Amino acid sequence: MVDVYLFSGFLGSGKTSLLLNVISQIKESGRKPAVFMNEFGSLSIDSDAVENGVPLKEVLDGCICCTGSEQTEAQIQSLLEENKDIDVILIETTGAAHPVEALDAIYSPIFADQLNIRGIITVVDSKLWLDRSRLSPQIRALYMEQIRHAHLLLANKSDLLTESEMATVSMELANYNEAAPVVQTIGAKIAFSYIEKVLHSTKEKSDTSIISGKGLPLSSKLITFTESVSRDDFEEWVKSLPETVYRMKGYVPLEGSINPHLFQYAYGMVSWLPEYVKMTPRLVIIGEGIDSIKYE
Ligand SMILES: Nc1nc2c(ncn2[C@@H]2O[C@H](COP(=O)(O)OP(=O)(O)OP(=O)(O)O)[C@@H](O)[C@H]2O)c(=O)[nH]1
Repeated sequence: MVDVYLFSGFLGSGKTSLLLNVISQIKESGRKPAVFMNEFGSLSIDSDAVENGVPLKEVLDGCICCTGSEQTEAQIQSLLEENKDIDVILIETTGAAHPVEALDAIYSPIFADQLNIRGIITVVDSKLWLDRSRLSPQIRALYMEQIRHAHLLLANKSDLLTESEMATVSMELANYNEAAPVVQTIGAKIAFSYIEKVLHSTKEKSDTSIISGKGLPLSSKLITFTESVSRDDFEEWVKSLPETVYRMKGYVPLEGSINPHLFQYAYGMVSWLPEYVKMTPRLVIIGEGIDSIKYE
């Protein structure tokens, strides 16, 4: 299994700095990192910053959350195929990505056996946190969502604030996202071994859950089907799920069909598509507090 870390955070918060620091630490430990990044616009600037020899895939013209998961799936698939020896994938999301949508793009049932998604590290511009009331409501909502869904928070740019301001930032962040440890950083410098240790608890505990949801803001759950299901029963079950289920996708074996259908669910909307290939019948669910969900 390849470990996957997602770097989230607002535009200019320090994600690229974190990426570069972490790449060199992973290499020093004798492992091979690969990078998956995206940018708004069709010119990639940050990718130039990644050293030669580190496999890199990019999604241009949009972000991994909105270019459609097919493109992302294809990119990750080729990254894995072309680089059989990679140990860790680091994903830098665009500063404008919502963390649920960014996670969604990599939680494909296709990779359920290959990728071990360790969690989201959000880099916070500490000065911007204090000034957040100046952001427009939509932008502020996104900034706050990136913080709320993190498994680890870096209170970055601590050099720009006084000690007492930093103490306020750390305390407020810890109150806002009680599950994530908060680390004050300059230049997003942090030991990768610490990240590994903190996100260790998000590692799968059983073969049915990719991230264990216990005490964590966002989690995922993998459901495997052993027999065909009736479409009506399945849709009834979908309706019965809690509101904290944000996203589902996978291949559902329907009674009377040869191949499992591609099933998608987002924000209350359901879609079905027939598949011409026999995909493994399983479903990925992303949400909060979803650990006990079963299909029955
Ligand atoms: N003063 C200060 N500047 C920082 C710190 N960390 C990063 N920066 C600067 O902030 C700017 C943005 O840093 P990046 O690492 O590129 O941030 P990013 O989140 O990748 O930015 P985007 O790709 O635009 O979303 C750069 O000019 C960095 O040098 C810090 O701790 N203190």
